Amino acid sequence: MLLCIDCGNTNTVFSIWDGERFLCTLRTATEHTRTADQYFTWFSTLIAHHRIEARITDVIISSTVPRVVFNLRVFADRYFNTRPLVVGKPECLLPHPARVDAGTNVGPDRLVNSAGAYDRHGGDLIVVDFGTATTFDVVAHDGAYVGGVIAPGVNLSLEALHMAAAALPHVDVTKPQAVIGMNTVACMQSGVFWGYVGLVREICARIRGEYERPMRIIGTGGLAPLFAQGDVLFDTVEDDLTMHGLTVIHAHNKEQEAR
Ligand SMILES: Nc1ncnc2c1ncn2[C@@H]1O[C@H](COP(=O)(O)OP(=O)(O)OP(=O)(O)O)[C@@H](O)[C@H]1O
Ligand SMILES: CC(C)(CO)[C@@H](O)C(=O)NCCC(=O)O
Ligand SMILES: [K+]
Repeated sequence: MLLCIDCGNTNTVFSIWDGERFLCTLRTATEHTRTADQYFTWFSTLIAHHRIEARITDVIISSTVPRVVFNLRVFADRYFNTRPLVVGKPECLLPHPARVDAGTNVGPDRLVNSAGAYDRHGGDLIVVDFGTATTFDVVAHDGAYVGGVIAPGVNLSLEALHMAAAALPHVDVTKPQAVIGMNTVACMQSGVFWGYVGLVREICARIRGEYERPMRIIGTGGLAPLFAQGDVLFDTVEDDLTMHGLTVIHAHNKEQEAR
């Protein structure tokens, strides 16, 4: 079984792939001080709670936070006796290498999303991921990541308003009843919700304007279903795109190894 680890700037997600389906998905806050032993305590407790018989033979990691990779490597080695594949490292092959400016370190989550989306939908895609940042990944006709857009994340924008303005409270993003808010919270929610609907629509329209072929738009990340309620922004919403991409990259590396 393959343990897929997607480590974002806010959350780290573990998911076990048995070759056909994901047996479970576990989420914890990303903290670079967490040790291999702490990961295992947390992981084994939840696996036991869900009564999952996990026989992990392989581990693949995508991490947007370089500092956490060391302890995750130790975790894989110590508890599963395996050397993990780490997306973005030279020894981890991508099915379709990125075409970007020389020296650019594309976020591994964006490479993984691109691989997952291409596997499911073929090329000519825009993948919109609502994580810590809101990212747009352009996947070319042949499956390569060829660039994109990075905008501030939705929760980050709300948090920035709260931090910078003394009278603005902490609020959660939601779809407001009306655009004209009649209290502070409703005003903030409207600004962020409709602001991001507009941001996504405008950026996708401009990407389509610069790109020479018709494109489909895939939404992913925790807030994609919420924003899909605001307008017709996406052709598809997929909550497991990053995890799926990790299984695709792992399978590709196994195939290459076997050659
Ligand atoms: N209505 C909502 N308001 C606030 N957060 C929400 C809402 N719905 C889902 N979420 C949050 O979305 C998050 C899942 O998002 P996702 O895993 O895509 O990115 P992230 O963990 O925020 O960022 P990163 O992957 O960069 O660490 C969860 O933390 C979940 O609590
Ligand atoms: C943009 C984020 C933070 C989104 O998780 C991540 O993909 C990242 O750190 N990227 C590095 C820069 C780049 O992707 O070009
Ligand atoms: K993510």
